[in-house]
Amino acid sequence: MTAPTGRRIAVVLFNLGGPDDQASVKPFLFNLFNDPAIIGLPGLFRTPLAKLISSRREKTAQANYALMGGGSPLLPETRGQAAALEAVLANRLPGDEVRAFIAMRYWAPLTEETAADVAAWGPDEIVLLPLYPQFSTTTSESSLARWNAVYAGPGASRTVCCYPEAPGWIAAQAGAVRLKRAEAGDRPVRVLFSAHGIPETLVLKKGDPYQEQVESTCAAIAAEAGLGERGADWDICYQSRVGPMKWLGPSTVEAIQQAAWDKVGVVVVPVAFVSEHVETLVELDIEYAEVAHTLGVEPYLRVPAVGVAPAFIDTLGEAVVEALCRGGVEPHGPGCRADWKVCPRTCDRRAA
Ligand SMILES: C=CC1=C(C)c2cc3[nH]c(cc4nc(cc5[nH]c(cc1n2)c(C)c5CCC(=O)O)C(CCC(=O)O)=C4C)c(C)c3C=C
Ligand SMILES: [Fe+2]
Ligand SMILES: [Fe+2]
Repeated sequence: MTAPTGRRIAVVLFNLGGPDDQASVKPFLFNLFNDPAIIGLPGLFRTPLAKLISSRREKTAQANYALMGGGSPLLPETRGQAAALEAVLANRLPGDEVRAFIAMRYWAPLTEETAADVAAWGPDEIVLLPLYPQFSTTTSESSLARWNAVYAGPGASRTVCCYPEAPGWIAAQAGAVRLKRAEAGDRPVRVLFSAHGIPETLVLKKGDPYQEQVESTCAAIAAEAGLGERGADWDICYQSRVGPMKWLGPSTVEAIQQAAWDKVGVVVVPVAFVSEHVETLVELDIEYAEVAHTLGVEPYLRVPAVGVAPAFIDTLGEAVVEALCRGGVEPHGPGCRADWKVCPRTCDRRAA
């Protein structure tokens, strides 16, 4: 069957968003903590709590963003990815008009603003594409729920849920890991895959598939980069804990301590982020580098986020094309998780 042409196709890229200056740090934090996917309390309790936490956290967070020039580089990085994806899709879908839009969850351009832009453009088809390789209720689900609540324009919609083991994503990461390990020369190093943490209860009680998908990403990268044994040559850890609840572990700091005991250096790989921002440039490059230095963990090397690595952008392009090829909602195929109604590659998420 020949693919239809002459369509207007909107690809909506979802990410978290980050404050663009010091003044926007507090409202950004408020939006984040007021999301029921982050704090699962009724609005009556959640909203005052979000006000309190964002006020308390403001100064520390501002200091962290000040280290990056005042605001987050996430939006410019995402704009670069959107432009690169448009170029890939112009090649893959000649005859169609493809435009990539950016919808951020907690700061500009906010989802409602982007939804209005997409509606005004009048697409025939829409592909919703979270810039999170692994699906979590706290990220992809929250972004998609917001989109579905606010989008009122035309177009048939398809969703890419996640791509934890997509070939180009794994290839881009594995290539970067190999380069960094080579930088270590003959000094012994352990590769630490560091993912943003989430509270453990989301996995244990709500069945959030994030941890399972992070594990599958890491195993695939380790295999492709030719790493040896988990625990000795590579391991998985979780960063950026917030609040008093128990989060997934071990923490990245604990994994660095373990490396100190084992007398090996580390190569840290941000495995759940596809761009640079406060969690990579400040937390990994400054805070954890200092911890490693204090503990004598040498070398401490960090793999850059994939950004616009051609293999990665190509995989996103492939996911978009694949989503468009699915006419309507297809039955879930092999490897799909019936309980979550998501598959490891691309699929429409439907109510359980
Ligand atoms: C895989 C990606 C992410 C998951 C999962 C996630 C869960 C999650 N995050 C918080 C709280 C904060 N996150 C913050 C920054 C931040 N988080 C992600 C990604 C994920 N979060 C990114 C990309 C960023 C950086 C944004 C930017 O600077 O551009 C922050 C703000 C920074 C800070 O104050 O430390 C908070 C707070 C929770 C509570 C959570 C799951 C429950
Ligand atoms: Fe976060
Ligand atoms: Fe599926």
